[in-house]
Amino acid sequence: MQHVITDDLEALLATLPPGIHDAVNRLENRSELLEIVMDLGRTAEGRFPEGEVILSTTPVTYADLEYVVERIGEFGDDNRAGIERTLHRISAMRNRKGRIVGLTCRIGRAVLGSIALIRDIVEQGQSILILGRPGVGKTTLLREIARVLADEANKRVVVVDTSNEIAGDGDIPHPGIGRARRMQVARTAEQHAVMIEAVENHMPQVIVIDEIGTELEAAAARTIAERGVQLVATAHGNSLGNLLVNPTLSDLVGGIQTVTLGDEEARRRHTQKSIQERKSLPTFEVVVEQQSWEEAVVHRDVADTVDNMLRGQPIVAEERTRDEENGNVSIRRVTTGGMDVPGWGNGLGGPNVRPGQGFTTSMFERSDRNDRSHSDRNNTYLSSLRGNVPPALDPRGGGERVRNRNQSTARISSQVQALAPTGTAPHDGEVRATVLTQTRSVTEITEGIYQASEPATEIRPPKTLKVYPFGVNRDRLSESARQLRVPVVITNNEHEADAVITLKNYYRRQPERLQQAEQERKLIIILKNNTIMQMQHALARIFDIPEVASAEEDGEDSDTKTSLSESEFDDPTKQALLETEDAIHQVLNKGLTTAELAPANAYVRRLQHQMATRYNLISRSRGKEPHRRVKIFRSRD
Ligand SMILES: Nc1ncnc2c1ncn2[C@@H]1O[C@H](COP(=O)(O)OP(=O)(O)OP(=O)(O)O)[C@@H](O)[C@H]1O
Repeated sequence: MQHVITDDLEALLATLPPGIHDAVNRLENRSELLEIVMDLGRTAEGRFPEGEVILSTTPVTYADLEYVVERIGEFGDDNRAGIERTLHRISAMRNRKGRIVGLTCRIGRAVLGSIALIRDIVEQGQSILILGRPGVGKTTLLREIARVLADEANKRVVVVDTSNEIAGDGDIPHPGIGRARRMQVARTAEQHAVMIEAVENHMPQVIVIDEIGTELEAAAARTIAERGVQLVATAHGNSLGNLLVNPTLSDLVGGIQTVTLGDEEARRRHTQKSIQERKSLPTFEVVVEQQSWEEAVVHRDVADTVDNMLRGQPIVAEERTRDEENGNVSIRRVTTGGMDVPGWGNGLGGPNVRPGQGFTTSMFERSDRNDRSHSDRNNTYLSSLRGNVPPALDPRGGGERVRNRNQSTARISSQVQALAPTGTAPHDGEVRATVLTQTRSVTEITEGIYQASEPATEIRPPKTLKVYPFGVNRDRLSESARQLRVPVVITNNEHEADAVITLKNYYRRQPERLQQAEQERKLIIILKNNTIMQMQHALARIFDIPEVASAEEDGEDSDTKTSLSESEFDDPTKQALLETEDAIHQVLNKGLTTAELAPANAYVRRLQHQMATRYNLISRSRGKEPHRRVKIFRSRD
């Protein structure tokens, strides 16, 4: 779709002194005008993307400034005012006594179609942070995102509109945001409170917000994202690298913490003893660095990118360009070498960026990697939503994994046999897709995925799968989804969830909440245990992702790969690695300082060391064969 632009330019021109108004009218390319600047004692100026033009022959006077002020709305505490039912923004500069001495009149536009560059990402339901220099078009993009999500994706969208810039001045929002609702903010300092209010009172599925700029706002953003609401926002900063070292906003992308390594470990890694690592899961899964109206650099997996930045490892991003002529969007993967994060000195020797230089797209070079891109993968997923049920869950083929609850009265145990590939009985640890029968015996419940619906025979997850964890570790679930890059949102609200994920042990007891979920016909995912591996198995099935392939595509070298395929490992190995994963979790999240694993053979020990390294933990082998075993330590011990 080509862009359709609404700019109500006349409404703004009508507020200007006649001389300046006429000068603008004489401009041929006024549809590209961005701002009109009026400073006391200087000639008025029109700003275009390419440069400025003079709009008056005589200097601007107090009377000229007052002429404008009388015709526009009131200035807020952010010194911005608007014109009712338009998107224009007039910002004032004042002298020390508060009198206005300069005005910047920005021409607001609703640009239908400007979303094209990132439409696929927006529709996937992940939280997106848009960065870019002032005036690059972030608000315009945000407005169009609000409209598309509300009108075309039929989502409940609430715009928290602090300066009335997204939806315009006046109490009736500009049609540029479509059916999205708008909450105004009385004082800029209250933005964070209105963000929370929006979630608590208006049940949004999406919150759109311009300019997250304070710690309180960053904290509110985290709260919103944790509640499973998609957040689309802008923030100050040009790039992910800049944001990461901004102490106020760094948490939006996971934050940085300093960890002290032991002497031996520091020597082994050839690093200083103090290293920086990511503090938490990013609030925003995706960062879009807007370069211009037609170009953006997209970081599809912020957590991964930040990890790589902090380790001084290469970063892969998508450079997206929209062809102005035909509207086609081209995507190419770009990569850069490691970097020192400015001001933090991560000690990992990232060579490419001088302190203070930041992370810019000019550092990107074309990547020669020809691995399957995320968009390819997403396309697979999207195409499955358009009609092709993922083979793993397609009742018509691939082992008939899901059945109509009514059609089957067989007990679970016999169904499971039927679902296994010919001649092989499923073994423990395998995630099976199955359905409950009305006559099921709860003692025979096995791990699996089923749709508690009738008479539906297909599992078709929505574009984003909202999952309510019941007895399942949220952090691990979120990490599992992140590693697989599947659009999973973890929600605290079981009623708005599409799926409930739980453990076999919980499921057996049939608590009320699970019964409720069944009545609400949700997708039920039953895991044998609380491990990332189990979660990934289940998610991979739902989203039709080949598990081993996904680790390879993510650029893991095969040495550090920990995703398992059934055929690759025999049972004892798998059990040993499950145990390792659990031990790592205990050390990382449960305050254990060391964990000693069961004795294992050299091959398994090697895999265990690799897993520990992957989580930045230290591991050592202890004892003599056949009792030789791996011990895992927290880095600082
Ligand atoms: N795709 C587009 N086509 C035409 N004009 C556009 C487009 N995107 C933005 N503009 C114009 O560019 C100017 C700046 O846009 P916008 O206000 O969205 O920038 P911004 O990045 O939000 O700026 P700031 O950070 O200062 O708030 C406006 O005049 C807007 O109308």
